Amino acid sequence: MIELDGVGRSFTIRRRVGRLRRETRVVHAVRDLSFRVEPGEFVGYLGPNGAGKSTTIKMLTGILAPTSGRIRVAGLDPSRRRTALARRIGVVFGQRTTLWWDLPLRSSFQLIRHLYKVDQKVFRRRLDDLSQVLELGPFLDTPVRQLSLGQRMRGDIAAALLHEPPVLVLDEPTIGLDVVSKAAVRGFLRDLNTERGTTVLLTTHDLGDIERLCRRVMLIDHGSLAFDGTLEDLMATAPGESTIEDVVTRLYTEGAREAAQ
Ligand SMILES: Nc1ncnc2c1ncn2[C@@H]1O[C@H](COP(=O)(O)OP(=O)(O)OP(=O)(O)O)[C@@H](O)[C@H]1O
Repeated sequence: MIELDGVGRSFTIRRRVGRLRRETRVVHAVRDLSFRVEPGEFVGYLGPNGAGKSTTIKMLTGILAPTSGRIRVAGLDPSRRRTALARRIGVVFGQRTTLWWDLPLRSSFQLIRHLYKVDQKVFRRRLDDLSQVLELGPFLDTPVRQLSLGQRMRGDIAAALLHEPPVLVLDEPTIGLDVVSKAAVRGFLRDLNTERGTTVLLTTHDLGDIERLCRRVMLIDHGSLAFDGTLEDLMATAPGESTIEDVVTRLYTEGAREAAQ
């Protein structure tokens, strides 16, 4: 469902040094990244700040093109077939909304229905289902800017799923949510994966998300894959450490030490 083969992405940064000189620096955000995510998997994508997670997600959704390697998502090359891919993928960015700020949530959904050309009857049925499980009813007619973070996040998740994509990519979907909202979002995502078989790739700094949802964990560090395995395999990388926080802290610290050598 998601395939990356030797993918790299670099950025060239030019800055003025003094009055006459310009300095050019190349940042390798992602290097030689290869992995496959099979249909129906729920995969956590972890990594320290600046590791390359958002860059990967931007490439998977076609926002950025890779500078090397090959990507396929639902059979398509994301950067070349962005419009076709949009019909097969749902994307949620926890730190920003894809909804229309001044419109009621319901109107945002109507606009998305038009964009994805979802039949009116099908749309009504899906919106009813999503409203019920995500409990959107009480604020469907509220402008997005008046929603709380938890309400807005549930709205964003519904918006990403109105066209029933087989793949869902989530970038920090539980950031800033209270324990009750977090539990609601996690429960919804778990059911979506087990009942509908939606393939999910989840980026998060919240290790509770990983523990509760992900059967498989990939860890990226300095742009390269540093670990790929089950949660149990991850815990076994640091015998003696009792919590996932301890294990991940150790992996991040070792990665930083190796990079500095
Ligand atoms: N547009 C850009 N121009 C230059 N450098 C960039 C750009 N986007 C990302 N980078 C650099 O690429 C590296 C990876 O960044 P990225 O945003 O993918 O990390 P991340 O793992 O998502 O981090 P975080 O957890 O902090 O969100 C960083 O060194 C970052 O500064």
